[in-house]
Amino acid sequence: MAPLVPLPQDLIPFLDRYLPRKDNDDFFVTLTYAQSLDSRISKGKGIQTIISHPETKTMTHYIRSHHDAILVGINTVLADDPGLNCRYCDHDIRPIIIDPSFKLRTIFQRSKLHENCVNGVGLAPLVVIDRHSLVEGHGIDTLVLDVDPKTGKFSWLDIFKALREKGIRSVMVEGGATVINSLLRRGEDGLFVVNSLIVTVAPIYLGSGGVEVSPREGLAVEDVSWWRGKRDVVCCGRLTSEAGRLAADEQGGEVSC
Ligand SMILES: NC(=O)c1ccc[n+]([C@@H]2O[C@H](COP(=O)([O-])OP(=O)(O)OC[C@H]3O[C@@H](n4cnc5c(N)ncnc54)[C@H](O)[C@@H]3O)[C@@H](O)[C@H]2O)c1
Ligand SMILES: Nc1nc(=O)c(N)c(NC[C@H](O)[C@H](O)[C@H](O)COP(=O)(O)O)[nH]1
Repeated sequence: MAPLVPLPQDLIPFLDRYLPRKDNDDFFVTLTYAQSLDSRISKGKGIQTIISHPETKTMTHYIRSHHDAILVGINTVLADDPGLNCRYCDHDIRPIIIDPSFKLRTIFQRSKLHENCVNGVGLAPLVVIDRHSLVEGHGIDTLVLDVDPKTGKFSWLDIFKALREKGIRSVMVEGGATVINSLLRRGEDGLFVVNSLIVTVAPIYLGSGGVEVSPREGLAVEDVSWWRGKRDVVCCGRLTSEAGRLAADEQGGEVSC
């Protein structure tokens, strides 16, 4: 487990504008990940790849300290065996795993998620499963939803509505690529469900075999700020409103930051 380091003083005020407010009583979604210069988030399918510098890795734990829950897809758990707790300060954050066929059941007992619960340094995960995968006697908290039979996917609105009903008000989404790419798309109502985007870019290339973040359609990011650290840069922004989208279209579909 990489040790955390002190955060540069200017990083905290830079981030705070993009984080949920403490008195937030609406629902807030922050999408955050670390990528290479060629928009890869790992070297290959099922492989954990350290991309962030210790400084930006520590930043992710600072961001965790501002959210009620942290959400990842099941492949990230299988590849990375993440702790999904907050090591920046004493803060309880609930891990949410999107796992329609409930694969976590088979590896949970030997996972870091389980170890953290047993050691009292992490909350028990909540696993979002499809109704058809419901089985008894596993001792894991589940949230049962229906996937769309055509796509095999949950709707993000259903997921976030159900989390809200459980008292969760803010979710930090950490990946992986399937989750990120689908959240970089408008929902059926034409709106994005993501409120803030926080992307670390490291000066490395991971190559064409890497796991790529690239949504199906181009989109503009607005209200953008950049922070430059010892090695990485961090881009914060919000997903485009209709006006931003039109501006992107006028530039021939190119995305400008
Ligand atoms: N660099 C980073 O910031 C970062 C962050 C997280 C993960 N990763 C890397 O990403 C890779 C994993 O990415 P990935 O794309 O393979 O997997 P993923 O973690 O996005 O998980 C995908 C799986 O989650 C489930 N899922 C996701 N969205 C769903 C939905 N709406 N409805 C139903 N099921 C849904 C499905 O089972 C799907 O196969 C790993 O190599 C990991 O190391 C990198
Ligand atoms: N910010 C970031 N930089 C990286 O270089 C990297 N590989 C990840 N990956 C995110 C993913 O969710 C990981 O699984 C967790 O970062 C594991 O971290 P924890 O054990 O929870 O601290 N995230």
